[in-house]
Amino acid sequence: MLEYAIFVVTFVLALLIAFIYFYPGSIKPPSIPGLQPTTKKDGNLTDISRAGSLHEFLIDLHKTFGNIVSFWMGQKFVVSTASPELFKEHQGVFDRPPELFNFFEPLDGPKCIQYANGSDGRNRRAIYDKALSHDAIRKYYQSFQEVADEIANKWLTLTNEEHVPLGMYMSDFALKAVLITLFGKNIKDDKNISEFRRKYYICWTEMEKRLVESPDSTREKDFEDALNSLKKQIIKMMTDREKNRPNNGEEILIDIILEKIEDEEMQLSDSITFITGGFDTTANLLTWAFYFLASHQDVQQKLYEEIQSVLGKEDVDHTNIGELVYLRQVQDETLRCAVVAPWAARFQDCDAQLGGHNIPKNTPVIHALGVVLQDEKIWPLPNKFDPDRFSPENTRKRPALAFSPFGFAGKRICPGYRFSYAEASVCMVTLLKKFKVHMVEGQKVIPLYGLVTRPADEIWITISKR
Ligand code: HEM
Repeated sequence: MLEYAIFVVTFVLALLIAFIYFYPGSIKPPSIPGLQPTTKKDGNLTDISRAGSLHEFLIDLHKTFGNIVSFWMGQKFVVSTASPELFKEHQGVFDRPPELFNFFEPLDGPKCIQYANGSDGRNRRAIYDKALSHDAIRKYYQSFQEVADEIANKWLTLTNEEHVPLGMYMSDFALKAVLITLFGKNIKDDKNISEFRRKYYICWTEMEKRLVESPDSTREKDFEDALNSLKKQIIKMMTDREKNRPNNGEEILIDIILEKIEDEEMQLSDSITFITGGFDTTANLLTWAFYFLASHQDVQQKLYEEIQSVLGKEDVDHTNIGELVYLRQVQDETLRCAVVAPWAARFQDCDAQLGGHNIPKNTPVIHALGVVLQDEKIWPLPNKFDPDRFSPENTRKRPALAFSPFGFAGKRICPGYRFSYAEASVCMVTLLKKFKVHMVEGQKVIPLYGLVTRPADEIWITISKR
């Protein structure tokens, strides 16, 4: 009888140990509501893939389980937060969890600023932030204007009926703007710009796909070829700048990278990050902004009237941008409604508390920025494009962190946010002064939510001269 009892106890214990081993969900901190892993290897990756994207998965998860939820990315237990109050509790956290971003490592390399934590990350941010400070941005307006004028001149040659590929124009604008102002490279040849953009998209879409599935050999090869070609172009840009740096005291981002960072691999990685992080985000902000303006003629007209009354024939620059209040409302509502960058993340190397729950050390905590931007309790009818949500009066009624499209935590919010507003303002003002934009009828515009949100297909507009 005793042997039988020992056998039963041992058997039950063995079962328990096997269960704990094979199902990491069973050892998760019990107090955080959320999903058990569907499989041991992939956790909830299949659920994420089924939802379409991490952002859409998080929308459903938070709707079901509340503002703080948990799930499994592969074998990693992950927490996600989605309220201004929870964001506030995490406002001081700097370090970014490598697990959630290292699928991008083949693109920007393991030494890039995105994965730099602790004092290394803080020091590099302090160095680079100088190139994107309030003062630094002032000197970029002239270059933004030149690139925006190039588009305006091209649009002047088009007829009213011609279909214009909006995303392509906005990507070319944003890529040229970053290369000229931060890398001192004025690429006049549009073929080179299109080629750079094409290679970049091969790399980027491959990286986003790898979040949920491994590549086959053809995809692997296409990615490697595109990446090598991109790297070659960027290295050439860096060596050209090193050899031909103007001796007028001008110091732009690339000069700072070359001067202050000794490790060549790190120089390349950070250059890739600033180019890719800098152009695709603003390109999509602009694409979505013109899309909303083309499909809301009343908003476009109101914005045009503001531009006329504030600027008349003047260009926008650092002295008058603050007066274009409605322009900023349109940009902010675009960032909110299109959810241009849906999420950020942090982790702590010690046990911590969040929303009254224990968060074990090294647990990645997602900041579900996009879920909050579409929370109907904060933004009634969240899918409606309505720039008046950002009137000073309405803004005062909301908690500050309800609108955090550039992140909010640990003095590590997007370093390019001022750059982006300035660049987008110059482009929008220049084109809207000269043209009305209209949608080509019959398009179904579907957002693809990756690390950046883009339209699934090109958006086609027509333009008419004012
Ligand atoms: C619409 C425009 C943009 C949006 C919505 C956006 C959004 C973001 C977000 C959400 C983050 C993560 C912040 C966090 O972890 O808390 C980020 C990081 C970053 N962004 Fe942006 N961004 C934009 C434009 C730019 C531009 C124009 C640049 C460069 C010129 C840039 C460079 C970067 C870099 C380098 C990082 C990583 C910084 C670090 O690791 O410390 N971004 N951005």
